[in-house]
Amino acid sequence: MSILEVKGLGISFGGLRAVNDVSFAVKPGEIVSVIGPNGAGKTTLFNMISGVYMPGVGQVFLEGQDITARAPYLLARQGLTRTFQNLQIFQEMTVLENVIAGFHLTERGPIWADLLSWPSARKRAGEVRNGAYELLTRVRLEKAAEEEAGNLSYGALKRLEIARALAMSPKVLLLDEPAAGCNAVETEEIDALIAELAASGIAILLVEHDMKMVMRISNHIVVLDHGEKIAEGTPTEVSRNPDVIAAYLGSEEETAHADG
Ligand SMILES: Nc1ncnc2c1ncn2[C@@H]1O[C@H](COP(=O)(O)OP(=O)(O)OP(=O)(O)O)[C@@H](O)[C@H]1O
Repeated sequence: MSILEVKGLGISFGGLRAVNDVSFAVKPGEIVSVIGPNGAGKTTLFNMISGVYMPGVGQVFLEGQDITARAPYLLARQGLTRTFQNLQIFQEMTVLENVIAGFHLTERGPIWADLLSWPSARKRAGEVRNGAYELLTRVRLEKAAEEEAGNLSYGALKRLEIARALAMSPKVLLLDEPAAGCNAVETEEIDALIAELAASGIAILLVEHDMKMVMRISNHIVVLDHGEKIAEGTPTEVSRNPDVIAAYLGSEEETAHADG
């Protein structure tokens, strides 16, 4: 049974159809990647699923419930969380405080309870702190808990971003280029982390340019080109698909023409 279902999603900007009639599904514990040449519509698709853009047509279902165009904070409460290509870390806060901030994004308690330092609010603050430590252990950053986030290496920052998303207890996690800018060792650490998250039952939807990583960790791949889904299947099926090969070769030619 799928946890996330995307049905016939599409959007246009002016006259340009950035995404057209894209459908696919993700099951709990599955890693599904969206790939395609530059400008294929991957980020736009992510933005529609995560409530950043309102789709022109189509629907998104989470556990069978229509969540199309719902605000990102509401989606987070329902179990769909995303990370962004550009890091959303507070550089001057500690690593631990960054994760604590992630917990507060879904908090519903009255703010005056915190301000008055009620025993219930103090108890909750302790629980949040412990939960944040647990998540830092999960992404192997517990030793850096009290460091300023700005001092972390790029790969560690990417893992911190994932820990922050985990604070919202997602059932579906959308990762936008989690390995962008990382070296080979950092990419492998992120690989391993994503695999662990999926093994714990979280459904992972990934946009990533690092093809080796995508081929290594994906159960299923959706290929976009010029806004259309041109193929989907296992890494082996997709890498042998003539339409996919042609799309990537075509995009290299387009780049070559544009360059020279
Ligand atoms: N807000 C916007 N306004 C107008 N056009 C947009 C907007 N966002 C994206 N586009 C256009 O929609 C198309 C798809 O862009 P998108 O960024 O989704 O592609 P992508 O596959 O994520 O590309 P990349 O791999 O380069 O990140 C492109 O032609 C892009 O110029």
